[in-house]
Amino acid sequence: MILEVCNITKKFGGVTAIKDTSFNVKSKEIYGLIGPNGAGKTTMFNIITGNYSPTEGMIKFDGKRIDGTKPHKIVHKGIARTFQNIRLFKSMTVLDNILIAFDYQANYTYLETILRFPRFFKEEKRIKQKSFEIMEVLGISKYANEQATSLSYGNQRKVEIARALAASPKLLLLDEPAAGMNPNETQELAQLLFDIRDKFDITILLIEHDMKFVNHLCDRVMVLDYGKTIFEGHIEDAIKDKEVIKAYLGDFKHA
Ligand SMILES: Nc1ncnc2c1ncn2[C@@H]1O[C@H](COP(=O)(O)OP(=O)(O)OP(=O)(O)O)[C@@H](O)[C@H]1O
Repeated sequence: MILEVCNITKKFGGVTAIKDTSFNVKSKEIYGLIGPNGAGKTTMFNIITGNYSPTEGMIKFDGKRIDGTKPHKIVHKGIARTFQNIRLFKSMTVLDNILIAFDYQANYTYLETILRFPRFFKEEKRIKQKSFEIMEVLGISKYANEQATSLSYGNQRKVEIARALAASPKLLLLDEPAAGMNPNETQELAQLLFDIRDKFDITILLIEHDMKFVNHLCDRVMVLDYGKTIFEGHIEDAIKDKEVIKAYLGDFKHA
């Protein structure tokens, strides 16, 4: 297991956002976190990425405990994420948006940057090459020099994924990656996520409301409702589960 979420509870004052929730994600799996609005999905992401500490429970990544670790250290350990709302630098080009995502892991010191030592230029070249490799896989290299916000919504989401991939993660967390996309873009994104998983050898954990997308993409899912796990297992069993249908799916069969 690459990620082990063990008996997590998270309270905000009087609100219990997550109640004693556990699940495991296997290496190279595409795992879905689903459930109605306010179920606790984003809170779970924020705990895994170190933005929140759990009130109770523990998280293991690659066999080691990470709960309570600072977010930047968790990125270094190999977990990167995207957000529900697109968070790009609006006035920058697509390439620059990706280049700055590399900055923290660059292999040179501040002094070397100022003095422009050879290692600085070598590292800059490596980072630029890697950025183009990522853009190539995502099909956005042709937009490298365009302002990020001039791109279509679907392509802006790809730039966000590219920024997360710049951290060379082992585990990629995607918060509603298909939100706001049309059916063609959603279908294309699903194929892209399979490609990303295979080409970059990573595991994907995603939050998504588009059940057709989840059904196509995810091996297993966890369904949260009011912070409690109501289902964990294979997607084909989830969509037949009475409690899941009642709490969340409604008429998914018509989707
Ligand atoms: N920082 C916070 N302070 C107080 N309450 C919070 C905080 N973050 C989340 N909550 C509460 O925790 C519960 C779970 O919220 P969360 O955003 O995790 O749900 P979600 O499943 O991601 O919902 P959505 O699908 O709408 O994004 C909600 O009741 C929310 O109001």
